[in-house]
Amino acid sequence: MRTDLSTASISDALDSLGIPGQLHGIGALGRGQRAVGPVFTVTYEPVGETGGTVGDFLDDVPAGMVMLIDNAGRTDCTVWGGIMSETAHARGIAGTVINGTCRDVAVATAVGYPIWSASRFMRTGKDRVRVSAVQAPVTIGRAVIDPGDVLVADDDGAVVVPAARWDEVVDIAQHVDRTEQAIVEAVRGGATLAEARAAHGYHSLQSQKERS
Ligand SMILES: O=C([O-])CC(=O)C(=O)O
Ligand SMILES: [Mg+2]
Repeated sequence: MRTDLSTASISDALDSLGIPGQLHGIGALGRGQRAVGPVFTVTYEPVGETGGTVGDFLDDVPAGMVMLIDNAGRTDCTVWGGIMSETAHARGIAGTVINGTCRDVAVATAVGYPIWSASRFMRTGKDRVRVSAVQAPVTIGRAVIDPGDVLVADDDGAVVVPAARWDEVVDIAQHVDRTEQAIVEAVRGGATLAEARAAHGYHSLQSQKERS
């Protein structure tokens, strides 16, 4: 499951296959972060007057998985904080991707726990949200994510690859990588950008293709 492929190359591979796996609006907390692994999904919903909390599921998440938390893009209260970052880091969880908000950023930074989120804000989700589903499918934008799909996240954001398409996507993403490297080398060797791109088919790398 490990890969050094960038989210950019994987995104181009997904585009070429017509799979919408890019998680728009979710950005990296810090520079140089990276996470790869099968997703463990958690969905939140608003609560009324009382009740609700965040994070009680964390003891059940296996090491090596990436948390994918959907709070419907809500930015006025958290679904993740520093105690959770400390705990997830100690448990060997690979990272957390949040369609929503986190707090205690300094703690995540100090322990080196990677987080991607829609925003940062200090108001807690305790008494404001509750978990409505664990390990159920999640929809973020056009991406439909099943538990166990593969999430890759880096400086450019997060993409999810359907588990059954992983090998195919990796093959194409590696081709994208090799092609882009060849273009860079051609330019370093004196070619114009237009020449290098034309020679290596740059403009259609991400285009949907007929495949047999
Ligand atoms: O209320 C929250 O967002 C949770 C929190 O601060 C923590 O885990 O430290
Ligand atoms: Mg806290």
